[in-house]
Amino acid sequence: MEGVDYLRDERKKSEFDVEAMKVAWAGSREAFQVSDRMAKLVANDPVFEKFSKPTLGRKEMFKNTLRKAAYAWKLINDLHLTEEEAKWLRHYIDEPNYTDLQWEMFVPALEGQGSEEQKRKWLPLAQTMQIIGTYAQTELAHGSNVQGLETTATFDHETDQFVIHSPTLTSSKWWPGGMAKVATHAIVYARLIIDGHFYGVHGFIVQLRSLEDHSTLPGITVGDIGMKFGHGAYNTMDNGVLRFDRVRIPRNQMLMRVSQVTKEGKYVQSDVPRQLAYGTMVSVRQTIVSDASKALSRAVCIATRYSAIRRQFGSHDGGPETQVIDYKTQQSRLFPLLASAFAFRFVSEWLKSLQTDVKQRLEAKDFSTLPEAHACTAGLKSLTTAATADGIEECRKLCGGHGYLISSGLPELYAYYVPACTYEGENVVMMLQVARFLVKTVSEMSYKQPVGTADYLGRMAPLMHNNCDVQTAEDWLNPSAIVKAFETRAVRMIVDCSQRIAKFENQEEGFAELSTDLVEASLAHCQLIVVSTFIQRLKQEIPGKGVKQSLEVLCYVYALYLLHKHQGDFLATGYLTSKQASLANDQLKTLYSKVRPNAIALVDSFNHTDHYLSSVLGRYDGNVYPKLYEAARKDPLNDSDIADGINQYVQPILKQKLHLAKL
Ligand SMILES: CCCCCCCCCCCCCC(=O)SCCNC(=O)CCNC(=O)[C@H](O)C(C)(C)COP(=O)(O)OP(=O)(O)OC[C@H]1O[C@@H](n2cnc3c(N)ncnc32)[C@H](O)[C@@H]1OP(=O)(O)O
Ligand SMILES: Cc1cc2nc3c(=O)[nH]c(=O)nc-3n(C[C@H](O)[C@H](O)[C@H](O)COP(=O)(O)OP(=O)(O)OC[C@H]3O[C@@H](n4cnc5c(N)ncnc54)[C@H](O)[C@@H]3O)c2cc1C
Repeated sequence: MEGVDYLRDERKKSEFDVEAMKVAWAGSREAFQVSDRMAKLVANDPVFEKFSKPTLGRKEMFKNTLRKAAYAWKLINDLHLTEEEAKWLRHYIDEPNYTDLQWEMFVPALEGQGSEEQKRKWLPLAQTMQIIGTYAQTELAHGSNVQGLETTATFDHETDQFVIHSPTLTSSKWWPGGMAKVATHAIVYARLIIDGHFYGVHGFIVQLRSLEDHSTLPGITVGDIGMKFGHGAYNTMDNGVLRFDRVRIPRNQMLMRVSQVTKEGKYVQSDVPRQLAYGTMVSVRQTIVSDASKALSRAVCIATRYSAIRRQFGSHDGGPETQVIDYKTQQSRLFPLLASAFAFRFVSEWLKSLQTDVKQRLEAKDFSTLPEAHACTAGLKSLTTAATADGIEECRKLCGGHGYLISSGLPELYAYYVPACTYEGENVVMMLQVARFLVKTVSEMSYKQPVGTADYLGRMAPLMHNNCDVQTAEDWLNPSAIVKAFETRAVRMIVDCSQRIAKFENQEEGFAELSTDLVEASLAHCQLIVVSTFIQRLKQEIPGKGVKQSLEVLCYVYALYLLHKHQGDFLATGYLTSKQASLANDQLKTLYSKVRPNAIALVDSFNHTDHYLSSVLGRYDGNVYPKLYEAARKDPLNDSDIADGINQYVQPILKQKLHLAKL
């Protein structure tokens, strides 16, 4: 039997309707149809071929990506694609490039921080790509600490302009995507100075390149910051360095929704909170959470299919060896990642709806849910990207030696994905923001009832004193037992930190001293959100034979896997006995055997095309070994029998050896 037969047999074992699961994964039939159509459009168009990418040099790679982006833009216009379709199209092309910044950051920054007048002027230009923009916030010396940025924007009364300047080497903008070679404009974050007074960091629209010949404008020095981790991966993007030598822009190019500068040089703070200036980051963090489930599902799909094909040991009397997916250790490493992909998918849907709600409230000048939205996006961005990056690497190891080959698709995926742990808010820094929110919520509880994702803190009294009543492994198959365990663990960790901080005379000092514990408490809070969201999702109608049941199994796998992984927390906070923790682990193993027959069908439900996976190991048809062989044959080193350099550098050594032997 070959891999093709193995996967065919595996698919027959499925206990649920795969087509219905595809819809559950996508969120709705319409969402499924859009993403499916775009995935196929990309997969079937030779322009979007990507197998040659790892063998290209940087310049060729960059040019190739520009070509694809231009062709994608043509398709978007020729086929009149909707915004949603265009987003999926870009996603499936699967090569980071300047359009990510244009659509995910530049346009949202104009929308969220521009005044009505500015939006009328700039949005049509950006939406039709007559200008191409980037988000220039980070500098050589400051990324996380936005208030520490050094670029200055000084108001000049006489000319009614701002003078944008890079006063030091360390104030050079450093990292913005698309900035080195493509962007014509940037939203530049700089310290506003009026008459010698500092007014904090604000965004300014600055033109970098001529719209005629694309040359850099006077006073602007811009370039690429160099190759990044991995060979292909993020190197299709021209992350840039940018310096300003007293570049002048009109006053009306400061983004003026949150605060304005008048012609007279008066700084006016409008009635919206200053944190709205951070709004673009909040919206992109939500997109990043959604991206995490896509990246993890991709790695899990490859590792699961390959684990069903790969056989090692266990052969008796010449029979077939054991499929590695049948080893309990393989299952205990793989199935929690499969469950996590679903968990992240559902939490990202929930986060999107939270975001929509916040946007509507902001328009009605209701800012009450902004802190919670910030904490949720920051925390879930941190949790999901960290777990996804680790998960991709685990999937690579699950594929043994072949996982290390570029043709497995996993090294590229990891190198492309891992910066998500850093960009758009370094993960630990983001967890500390969650901690701030939680500690503040606890400190305000005497006069303000916690709501939303923090509402369980309002039930602190019972949660501080309850004990878990689980007595058998089956008792863990109960959503309320799970939620109670996660709530209790989170509450106790947060309260413990808050009480210890309160003992410090200086609260900031206490916060800094306890920051490691605070990060763990924040993680506990965020895990509670993901687990509860999964459980809530299962309360909705989910059509299709066996779909809901399979998702229930995955939900328990996700929750009990976390419980097992963090059992130190659950035991230390005194909610569980070691016996109850061990029962949870017993139940987890039983659940793995329920996932096993459905594993291939579950990864098929992601509906990933072979083009998107770009993995010989993860092929839908399972024809792994012949294709692995074929891919290896295509390596440029195999173009000739005697490679370049052999005659020059190896032959002389061989001959020299002969000479020595004669002596
Ligand atoms: C199709 C393909 C898709 C691709 C996917 C997309 C990828 C695209 C490519 C992406 C490429 C990557 C692109 C990039 O990487 S772009 C660069 C991204 N950079 C960052 O993310 C920087 C991270 N740093 C920060 O956000 C801030 O400096 C932090 C938050 C750390 C501190 O801040 P600050 O110095 O001000 O100090 P504070 O802590 O006293 O906070 C003061 C108060 O403000 C509240 N607060 C803070 N933040 C927010 C907020 N956001 N909304 C609402 N509220 C907020 C906070 O709770 C506190 O409230 P309170 O306690 O006083 O009540
Ligand atoms: C691929 C990629 C693309 C990017 N694209 C863009 C872009 O388009 N536009 C843009 O403006 N920026 C961009 N960035 C920059 C990115 O947003 C920053 O790198 C990120 O915000 C982290 O900031 P930093 O580099 O200053 O890290 P640092 O803050 O210097 O982090 C270094 C270490 O210090 C720790 N640390 C920092 N502060 C604290 C604290 N208060 N408490 C405890 N620990 C702390 C961190 O946890 C980390 O371990 C990009 C970065 C990458 C990697």
